[in-house]
Amino acid sequence: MHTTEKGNYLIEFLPYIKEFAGNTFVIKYGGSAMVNDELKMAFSKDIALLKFVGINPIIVHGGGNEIGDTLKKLDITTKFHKGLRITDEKTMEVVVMVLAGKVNKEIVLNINRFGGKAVGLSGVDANIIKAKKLLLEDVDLGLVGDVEEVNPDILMNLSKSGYIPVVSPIGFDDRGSRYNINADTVASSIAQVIQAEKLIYISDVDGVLDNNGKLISEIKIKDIDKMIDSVLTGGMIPKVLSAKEAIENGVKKVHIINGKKHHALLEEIFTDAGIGTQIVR
Ligand SMILES: NC(=[NH2+])NCCC[C@H](N)C(=O)O
Repeated sequence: MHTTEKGNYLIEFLPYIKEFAGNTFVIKYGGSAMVNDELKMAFSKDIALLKFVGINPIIVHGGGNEIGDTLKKLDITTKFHKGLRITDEKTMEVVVMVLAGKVNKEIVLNINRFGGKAVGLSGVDANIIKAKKLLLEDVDLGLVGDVEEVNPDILMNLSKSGYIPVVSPIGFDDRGSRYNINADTVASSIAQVIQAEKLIYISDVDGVLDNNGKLISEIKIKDIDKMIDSVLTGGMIPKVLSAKEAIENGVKKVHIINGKKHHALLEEIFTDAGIGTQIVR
């Protein structure tokens, strides 16, 4: 008997399904992976598939350009400091509306169209993300926060019961303030607290690229410090540093993949070579 080409390809999935069934993957979804309907559908199908093969995805999403677009429509002008939006009370209201309302519900709806049972939550729900104000020396960013404590109970309960939690990166504090938090940071914090098998960043680039623009398929955390400023630049530095922190704190592997490529998530997870960069101990 001869194996068909497709059969040959599909059977490569088997060891990974076996290895990962029952594991939790925290997936940061945002940016370019959200720019058009086709990409949104591809992502939603991938997530539904993961759940059907026994993997428990927990999604943390960003806002894409939606927050900026809505602020513009409402004629609210905001200032930026090093890429971070200075967020007053009025701006924060819009952030909550857009993230926990529009963006979150759309992701949930899309996943459910393909047979998933996604449930949308913000970090305020069931006290998932206790936050503190992000303090910078030179500027007051207002309601921009950092994670203080993660309470993953509801996420674990939902996952166990067959649901797919979709979390907006909004935190709360004891004084009743809400904070806008970087979605990469929230994903990493959740992954650490639940000791996730994988933390997956869906980004705008193929992964970590070397100085010739070639993809680096694997990075060991001991090599990261010497790569900073030589190989790693710009927005990749905080991503890779948070990957390192996650692994030092018990997450097994971190992956950075390109959200613009349809089904990159499946290729990374279920093939030997993957398609992005994996960061390992
Ligand atoms: N970028 C890479 N080298 N990826 C390899 C992925 C291997 C395997 N599919 C995993 O998820 O663990």
